[in-house]
Amino acid sequence: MNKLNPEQYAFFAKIADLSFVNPFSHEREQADWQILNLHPQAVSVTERRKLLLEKIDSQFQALARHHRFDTRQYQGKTQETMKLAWLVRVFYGYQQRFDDFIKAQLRTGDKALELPFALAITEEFERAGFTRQETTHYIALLFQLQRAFRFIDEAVSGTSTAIVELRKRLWNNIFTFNPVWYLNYLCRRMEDFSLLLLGETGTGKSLVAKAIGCSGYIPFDDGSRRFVESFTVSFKAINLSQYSTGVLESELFGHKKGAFTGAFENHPGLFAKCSKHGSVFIDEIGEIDIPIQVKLLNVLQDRLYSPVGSHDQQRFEGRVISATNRPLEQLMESGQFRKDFYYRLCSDVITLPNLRERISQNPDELRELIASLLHRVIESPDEGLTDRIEARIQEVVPKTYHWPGNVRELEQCIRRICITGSYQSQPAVPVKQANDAFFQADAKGNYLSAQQLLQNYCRFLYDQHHSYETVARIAGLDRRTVKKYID
Ligand SMILES: Nc1ncnc2c1ncn2[C@@H]1O[C@H](COP(=O)(O)OP(=O)(O)OP(=O)(O)O)[C@@H](O)[C@H]1O
Repeated sequence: MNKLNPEQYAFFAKIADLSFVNPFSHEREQADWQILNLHPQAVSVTERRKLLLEKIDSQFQALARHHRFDTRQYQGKTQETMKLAWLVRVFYGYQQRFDDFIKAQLRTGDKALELPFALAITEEFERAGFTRQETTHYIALLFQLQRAFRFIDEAVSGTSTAIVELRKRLWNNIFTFNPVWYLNYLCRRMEDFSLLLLGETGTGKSLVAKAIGCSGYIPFDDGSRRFVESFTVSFKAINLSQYSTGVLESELFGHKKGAFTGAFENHPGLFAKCSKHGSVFIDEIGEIDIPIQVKLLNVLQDRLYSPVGSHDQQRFEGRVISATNRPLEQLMESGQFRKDFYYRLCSDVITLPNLRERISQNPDELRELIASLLHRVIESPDEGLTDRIEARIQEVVPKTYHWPGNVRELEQCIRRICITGSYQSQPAVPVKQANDAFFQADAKGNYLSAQQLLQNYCRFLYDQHHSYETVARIAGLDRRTVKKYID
């Protein structure tokens, strides 16, 4: 058996510890700097990773000078440490290739691609004494780590305290606060850990749900050298407010041929389409009626459901992510939302910060968001355009503006400025005053059209009841129409 001298052990223990630290945390940066003995911010993130890999490699090479490095030469705690250190080394060595593979899979879509470096990475683990089983498990884990890193980073940009905290929370939601537990026990059992996303409209809940849903653990099959499914099919989303109650049931649970007039074929619902490695995202969960809440509760509780018109019970083994911009506590108090259902939805609850909070914490956040949103509006905007748009927003939007539509509104604001050069921010009118005036003529004395009146009425009702469903019922309108008027 080989022994490490205390200095060597201390070095490898630090490297092994890197696998425990959240990559979006400040502690992670500090750990890197400490290992590299560098002054903070002396080098870029990419450069830092390159230097780390070089340092780790040189230490492993020093160990292997007399014989090949093999974790089986160590025992007990030292072996555990060396295994984790090797895992970190392989991750850094293959991070770019995993990232390229993610991009290739995104381009290809739903058919799982062959991992082009499967043999090479398998060899890395096997020559270090990992079993076949450990090797496939770690390949799946490394792929998951890189997906989570990329997707969280893309979905949540910004440097305000609230956003930095959010990225850390999302990482912990995927890998838990203790990655060793995750690695050893939980990675294949995350289906019972539901996630509820809260936050005002337009704060990015759907984006975040997708980032989490595409970052689940997907086993690797070494025979075919593929992951058992493409992560692009692991995320299935539904927006509940888009459907009337009858259609919604079918969309969620599916229906049997002949279940109702027009059911010409068996129809697989959302739960049937989602594999055990995937996640179902139920958006606007605060909008659903009690009978559907009860059916969903059964799925979460017993994992069983029946398609409409069928007595067959089917099993759902994926994870449930849900989101709402409505005050669920109020809905529970008023009996519109079941408490037992709520407690099944919220193994973890994450609240997304609103734009006002983000800008007040960090005034540069607005500029960073403009730059990132401009990439969506115009593929490759230059710095100058970002400057001009930012300057125009500062001119036409009051500094203390409340941004009620959050990032979605900012995106529209940017488009509006690109087209018209200006943006009319929404006045923060007290609800009562707005309601009193909802049917009055505008300042120029123009009376409202019937459609404008209806829109104002819907908004008025929504301010009182906070529910599209209730507004639809009171106004005698379809829920989709109501949503169109309010949003
Ligand atoms: N942090 C962000 N960075 C870039 N774009 C964002 C961010 N947050 C939201 N957006 C954009 O704002 C729009 C709304 O986002 P999303 O649908 O995820 O919000 P939401 O919180 O789910 O809203 P709602 O409660 O109304 O459903 C989308 O176009 C999205 O791309």
